[in-house]
Amino acid sequence: MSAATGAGLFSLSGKRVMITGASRGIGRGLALGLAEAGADLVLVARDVSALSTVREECLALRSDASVSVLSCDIREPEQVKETVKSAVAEGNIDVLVNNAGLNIRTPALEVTEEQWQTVIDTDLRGAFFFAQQVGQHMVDRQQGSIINVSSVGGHVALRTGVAYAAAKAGVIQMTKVLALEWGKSKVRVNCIAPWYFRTPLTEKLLDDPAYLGEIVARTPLRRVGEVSELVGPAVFLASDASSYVTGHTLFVDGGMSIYGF
Ligand SMILES: NC(=O)C1=CN([C@@H]2O[C@H](COP(=O)(O)OP(=O)(O)OC[C@H]3O[C@@H](n4cnc5c(N)ncnc54)[C@H](OP(=O)(O)O)[C@@H]3O)[C@@H](O)[C@H]2O)C=CC1
Ligand SMILES: C[C@H](O)[C@@H]1OC(=O)[C@H](O)[C@@H]1O
Repeated sequence: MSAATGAGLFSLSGKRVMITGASRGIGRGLALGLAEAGADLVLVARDVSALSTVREECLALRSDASVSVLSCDIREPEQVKETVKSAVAEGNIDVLVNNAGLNIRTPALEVTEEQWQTVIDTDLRGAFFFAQQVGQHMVDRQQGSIINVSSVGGHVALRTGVAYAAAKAGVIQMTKVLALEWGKSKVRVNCIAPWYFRTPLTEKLLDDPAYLGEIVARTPLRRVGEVSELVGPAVFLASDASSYVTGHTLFVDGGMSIYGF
């Protein structure tokens, strides 16, 4: 493979990117940013109406983009299979941004079976089976890049839930094992681990001045992230700029995960 050079390294022109959890928040922000970076998109979530709005926003940014939307509950393996099958029927998938997720913030002594199952089924089981279905397509093609979305909560202890922590730690380790198994097929698997970004998932927490103050005090860059600041890391991991990077977890966290004391 001849090495790309300069700006071409980061171009996503000609690449088709599937993004789960694209109906709002980080997934929406990545859809807009990757559209601007030249990618064609397949947007996946349960809320098709919201996905259609994001599709229109992407087309407003780049009128020649190909943007399709697919409804899928990633907790349902059969829906995942059908969704990936539909996407592949329309064209190859070069990149998967495995982003869909949620949190139920409960103290460990109060976590219910249902809460645990919901978080694990979405953030870990759903993420894995989506990666498995797209990974089979990429292994068959002998090319592809998967970007899983974990959290700093998968690496250090946060007060935002043990189920979430377990799931997101699992995503980091899953990233390494998939990278190990699929590397010989030229499929790269990496992970982005964000600290706090203002989205529908976190806005209630971040609207509490005292809580926000605690977050900022634990963050060397002294602020929460803007969703647009996740686009560069995603473009890097999606593009040829990271052609020799796999199994890596990129902390996009304002330095929070290195903050000792
Ligand atoms: N915001 C933050 O500070 C941080 C977020 N993260 C992670 O980033 C990812 C995105 O978070 P964020 O954008 O903030 O969250 P949002 O709640 O804003 O968006 C979550 C997205 O995931 C989708 N989703 C949730 N459950 C399912 C499901 N069962 N099937 C399909 N799609 C689903 C939602 O779509 P729909 O409801 O339409 O299905 C939505 O598009 C998550 O994995 C989260 O853990 C990690 C660290 C920090
Ligand atoms: C940084 C964490 O992942 C953050 O904690 C929460 O409660 C939200 O769910 C975010 O994911």
